[in-house]
Formats: sequence, C-alpha cells, structure tokens
Amino acid sequence: MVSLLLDVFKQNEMNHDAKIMVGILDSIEECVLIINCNLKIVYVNPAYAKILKVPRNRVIGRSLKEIEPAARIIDVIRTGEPIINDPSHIKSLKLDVVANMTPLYYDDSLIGAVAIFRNVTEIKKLNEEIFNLQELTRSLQKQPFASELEDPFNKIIGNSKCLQEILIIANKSAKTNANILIRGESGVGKEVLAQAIHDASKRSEKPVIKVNCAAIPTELLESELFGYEEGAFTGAKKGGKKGKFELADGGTLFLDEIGDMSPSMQAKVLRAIQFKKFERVGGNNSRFSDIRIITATNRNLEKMMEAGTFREDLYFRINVISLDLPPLRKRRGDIPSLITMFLKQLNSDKTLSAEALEQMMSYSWPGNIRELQNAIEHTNIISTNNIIQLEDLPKYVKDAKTSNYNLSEKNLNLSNLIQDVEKKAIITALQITGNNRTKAMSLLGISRRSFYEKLNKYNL
Ligand SMILES: Nc1ncnc2c1ncn2[C@@H]1O[C@H](COP(=O)(O)OP(=O)(O)OP(=O)(O)O)[C@@H](O)[C@H]1O
Repeated sequence: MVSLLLDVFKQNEMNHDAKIMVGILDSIEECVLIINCNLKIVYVNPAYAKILKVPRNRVIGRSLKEIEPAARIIDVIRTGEPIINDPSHIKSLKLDVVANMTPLYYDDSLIGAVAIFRNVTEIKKLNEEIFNLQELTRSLQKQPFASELEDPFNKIIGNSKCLQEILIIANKSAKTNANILIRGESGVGKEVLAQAIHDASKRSEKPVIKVNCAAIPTELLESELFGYEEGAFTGAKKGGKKGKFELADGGTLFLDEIGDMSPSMQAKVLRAIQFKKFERVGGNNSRFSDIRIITATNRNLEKMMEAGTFREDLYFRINVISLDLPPLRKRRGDIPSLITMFLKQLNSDKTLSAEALEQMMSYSWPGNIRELQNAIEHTNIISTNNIIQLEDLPKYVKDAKTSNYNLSEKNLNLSNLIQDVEKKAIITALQITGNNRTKAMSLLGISRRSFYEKLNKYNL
C-alpha cells in the first residue's frame, strides 16, 4: 500500500497516465510536496526546489521528520484530515507561504499527503503597503488643507475698518513674544482677542491661562498667581499648589482687569514679569516660567498712573504692544454680522425685521458685544415668529430712544434725578451682564465697595 505512492514517482516504472500527472505537477508554479504514510518525501516539484532554494535530489527520499519535524503536513497523515489555507513563515528564507494540505487515499486507505503551497511574500508585502497607504490616506483626509486651516482671527467677527486695523497688528504681534495690553470697554471682545493671539502664536500648543484680577480678592490673588507651598497657611493643600504663572509655562498668561490689581500685587507681578522668576507663597525657592503676558483693562491706566494707583514701570512692561478695541457703537456696521453669527450659534433660522434691525443699530450698546449677545438670546426666545419684530427686543433696547427724561418744573430736583439715573444704570448693567456683579461694577466703573453700597441703598 505504502509503496503504491512511491511507485508512481519511479520514473522507469511510470505508466503513461502517471507520466502525464507528474508532468503537470512539474509545470505548476506552486510548490508541491508529497509524502507517504511513513513521512518519506516522495516528490517535490521544480517550483519547490526553486522557491525553497534546495535541489530536488537532496529532498526526495528523505524523511520529513528529519528535515522539518514541525511540518503541519505530518498532522494530515496523523488525522487523515485536510488543512486548508494554512499560513506560515519560513524564517530562514524570509518567506511567507500559504498551504493547502490534503490526505491522499487509495481504495479508502490513506497512502500519503500532498501539500501545495504558494509563496505569498510579495502579496503580503503589497497588502501591507496597501494597508499603510490606506492609513495615510485616512489621516490625510482628516487633516485640513493649508487653505482650510482655521485662522484664529476668523472667530472675531466684524469688517469695520477700525477693528480690522487692530486685527492686523494683533496678527503680526501674535508671532512675537512681546507683551500685549488690550484695552476696551467691558464686553468689547478683549478676551476673545487674547485667545486669538495665543492661538495664532508659536505657543498655541501650550496652555493659555486666564485670571480675572478683579474677581479674586487681593489676599488670594498672590497664591492664585504664584501658587503656595505646603503649610503656607491654614487650609493649604498637601504638597502645595501651582500658581497660574507656573501653569502657563511655555504658553500665555492672560491677566484680565489688570487695572484692578492692588499696588502690592502690581509690585510682585512686575518682578515676576521683569525677571521671569517668582516664589510660591510660603516658599523661598525661585521658580522660572517662560510665559507671554497679555493683559486687558477697561480702565484708563494713564490717569491711574497720574493718580499714583498704577505703577509706571509695570505699565511699560505690559504695554509693549497696545491694542485698543473700539466700542460697538463706534463700529455699528459690525452689528448685522454679529447678530447673524449669534443667531447661528443658537441654531436659529430667525431674522430681524427692518424695524428691529434699525433699533438694534441705533442703540448705544454700553455693554458692547456681550450685551448684543444677551439681547439676541432674549429675542430668540421671546419671538414666536421667524421674523423678529421690534416688540420682541429687550425692553432696554426697544425703549432706548424714548428713555430721555422729560424734565419739568416738578422733577428738577438734581439729587433725585441723579439717584434715578444711578439706579437705572445699575439695573441696566446687571441686565446687560446677565447679573454678573463683577462685570456690572466694572461696566459702571465703580469699586466693589461702592457697588454693594448702592445695591443696598436702592434695594436691588
Ligand atoms: N468680534 C467678536 N466676534 C464674535 N464674538 C465676540 C466678538 N467680540 C466679543 N465677542 C463675544 O462677546 C462676549 C464678550 O467678549 P469678551 O469676554 O471677550 O469681552 P471682554 O472685553 O473681555 O469683556 P470684559 O471686559 O467684561 O471681561 C463673548 O461671548 C465673546 O464671545
């Protein structure tokens, strides 16, 4: 039985059919290996010899167990079951092959097995290349084209000449490390501009840390800015805490409302900016931080210097580049595009009637763009129609033209008039800022203490 298979390949004993069969096997491009049940190799074709780089006469007649004891075709003899599409890697030849191994039966008896395997090294390589190219295509598809890259300044809406002039300077200075002072009334977009400058700078991958100097009580501002060491004060965190100067390392520190900083803090901040070093509260070690400082204020720092409430040396340190954002009433032409943008942000498809738009354009917007944003939010909720009407506008916008005082003999008492105006101004400031007291007091240009005294006085 065993010899049957061997006989097929004995050239001199081959009958006509066997010769044809062997001729076919000899000519195919896949490697063919045939073993008998004793695991003796009875045939390999020329492709086998070529691909595996071994002469046929060195293989035929030898036991596969000696040459390749782990060969999977041995399992086929053991189980009598075929193994299909079996991948393997021939390390010594750096070849990847896929084999089909089939048992050979004669009269229902197993007489051997044949393995036909393809060299898939090239296919595998090509497959890997295709996969890598697909990955590359996918990642390139995700990246925007250079022309599509978002310009950080595009977020700042407005085509008015006065705004555009500032944006040109801001764009140029963004590329430098110069400290920038942004001035402008409350809600005019100082923070938005500071963010755009950071985003357009070389520091954009690093953090931009914002501190509202007016919102933090003086006693806390030092530890907020410079951090503290463990045990610096009761309630200090274990291990201490990093301050904003440390957190902004490599990036930008945005000090909003710098004009509201106490003189003692001004001195400390000046030192930190000047020498780029500072100490945590309760610590002696000097720490260094590589930061770009952007400051903002709605105060008149020059007047404050004259009055001795703002340090001149700090002023010159922070004011290398000065950007003065004009109030909205001086760039009324930007109002329609801002309204469109805010409505879009609210996912609203409403538009303003000509009358409503005219009123929005003629209102003075003391709270600037923030006030406009709040007004649009209000209007969008109130209006039941797709066209926003004059009556849908907030009362303080709608009534703006008619809010002048009708002075007569009966109401000329100056003190009453002033109080009346004062109360209305506070109410308006709170409305505009959405009840944000810090922003309201800054809009009114009065100190925290005076603001709270007035709230009490007018029962607000
Ligand atoms: N040009 C602009 N385009 C689009 N949105 C703007 C623009 N300017 C301001 N805003 C929006 O108006 C609001 C107020 O802006 P921002 O907070 O920057 O003002 P600010 O001058 O820093 O105010 P404050 O002095 O009260 O801190 C924000 O919601 C901001 O997104």
